[in-house]
Amino acid sequence: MSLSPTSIRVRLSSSHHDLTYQWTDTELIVAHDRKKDKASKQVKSHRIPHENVLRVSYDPKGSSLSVSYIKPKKKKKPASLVVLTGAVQDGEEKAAAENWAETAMKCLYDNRGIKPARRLLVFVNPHGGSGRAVKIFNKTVKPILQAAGCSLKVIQTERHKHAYEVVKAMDLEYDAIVTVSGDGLVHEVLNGLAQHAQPLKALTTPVAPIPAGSGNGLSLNLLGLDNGFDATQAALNAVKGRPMRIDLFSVVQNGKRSISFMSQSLGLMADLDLDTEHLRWMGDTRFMYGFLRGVLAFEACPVQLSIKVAEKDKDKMAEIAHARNQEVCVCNLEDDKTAAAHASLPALRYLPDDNDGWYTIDEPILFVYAGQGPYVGRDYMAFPVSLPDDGLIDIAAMPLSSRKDALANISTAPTGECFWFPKLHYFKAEAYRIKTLGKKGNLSIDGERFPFEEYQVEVHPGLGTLLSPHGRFVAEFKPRSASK
Ligand SMILES: Nc1ncnc2c1ncn2[C@@H]1O[C@H](COP(=O)(O)OP(=O)(O)OP(=O)(O)O)[C@@H](O)[C@H]1O
Repeated sequence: MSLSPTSIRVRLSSSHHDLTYQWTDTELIVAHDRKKDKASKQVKSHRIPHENVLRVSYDPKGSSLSVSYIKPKKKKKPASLVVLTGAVQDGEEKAAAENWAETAMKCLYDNRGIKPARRLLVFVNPHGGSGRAVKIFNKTVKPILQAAGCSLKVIQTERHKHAYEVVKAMDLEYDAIVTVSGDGLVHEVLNGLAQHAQPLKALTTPVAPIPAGSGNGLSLNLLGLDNGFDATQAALNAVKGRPMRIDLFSVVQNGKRSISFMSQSLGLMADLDLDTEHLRWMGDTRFMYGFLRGVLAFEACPVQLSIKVAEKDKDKMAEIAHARNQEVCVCNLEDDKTAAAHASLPALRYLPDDNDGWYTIDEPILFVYAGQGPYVGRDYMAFPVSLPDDGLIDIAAMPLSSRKDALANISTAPTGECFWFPKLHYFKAEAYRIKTLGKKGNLSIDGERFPFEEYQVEVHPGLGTLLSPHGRFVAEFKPRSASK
């Protein structure tokens, strides 16, 4: 699709200086024409990738052209919202401006399979992380969603499970659900969707997290380490991210089934999260504090882990993940919605006494960490070979060998190299089961506290939907063959 004319000149309403927009196949070039004095003429230009342009609109009444975009971050300057409104001066350009704006919007949205001006249901948890969610939403996120023309239904959560209750009973009319909090609120929303009267259809509603919690694991996995804690980039994802199906996990405990999207942890890795809740003010530093405390205590986690193993060769897993990460997984949501209209949740395939083909670890364990998405926190790439839709759950189990091993393992956690630690058991599995061997312990599911009692997990391929700018999890991790 060509944009004709490719450049439009406007006089900005805010500063009365002129500006020229130029459209290329990949960028919008914004050239500010500032005349400092009659003799000198300075032209300053910004190159904005199409992915960052939120909206282009023309109002024929005032001949006014509005353009909004996220100015990419530069050195120490963070990414920021820019909204420019100006009057088209030239008569010929006036006639072409409306067409220009329409065609630009088609390039930005329709041609990429993205719906413009999404209808968004937004949950803001005032208690997420260090309590800054409301401020982050009002100052950073809301202006971006509004500049993109999105319609918003905003709910400030009043209690635990508030978002769950709303989602469970909602009309399936939203293009996405935005959570301004941490991973716990995403957990609630996905469980609400799973308990909806039309669960499969409900689970085609994509979720877009805005990082305002402590760990923000999901946001890190969708946006990468550089942008995972950046609310501006996360808001851009809510506007322009594309739907990506992800595996979800059924956790069955005491006959009750719940949904997990990210992780289940026991032993040291659960203690460092759940036993440091009172230190929320520390941000994600509380996890490192909790880890060191756990290493000092160095206690066995009283559980037995049994796994329906799909793969245990670490090199093979790394090769497959590396190859798959060159692809982009984007789905056609409309087809998925139609197919899912009246379907119920998938039936459970594994019974609690099913032992055929299961492998049991009997040695004392320091922690069990199971889940998907490379990052569980900024400093910990727990599942570097995880894929969004391989239909498998990654399981890491660290034996209770020595404090030195525990420290050596965690020292390489930020880059995911901990995966190669020879003593770390790592599996890809279709299901697993935990039997508790004592009464005292922590079980954390997606960062939420669950009873320390036996449970079983199985994977449902591609059951959930997220918005993603990249169509894959973002993490740098290479197989051994590529690292040499
Ligand atoms: N108004 C509220 N009052 C108390 N708790 C709430 C309220 N709204 C939501 N919650 C609960 O707050 C808990 C924490 O939320 P969340 O996990 O999103 O943030 P976090 O723990 O800081 O982040 P992360 O999981 O990334 O570390 C969730 O269990 C959620 O149900």
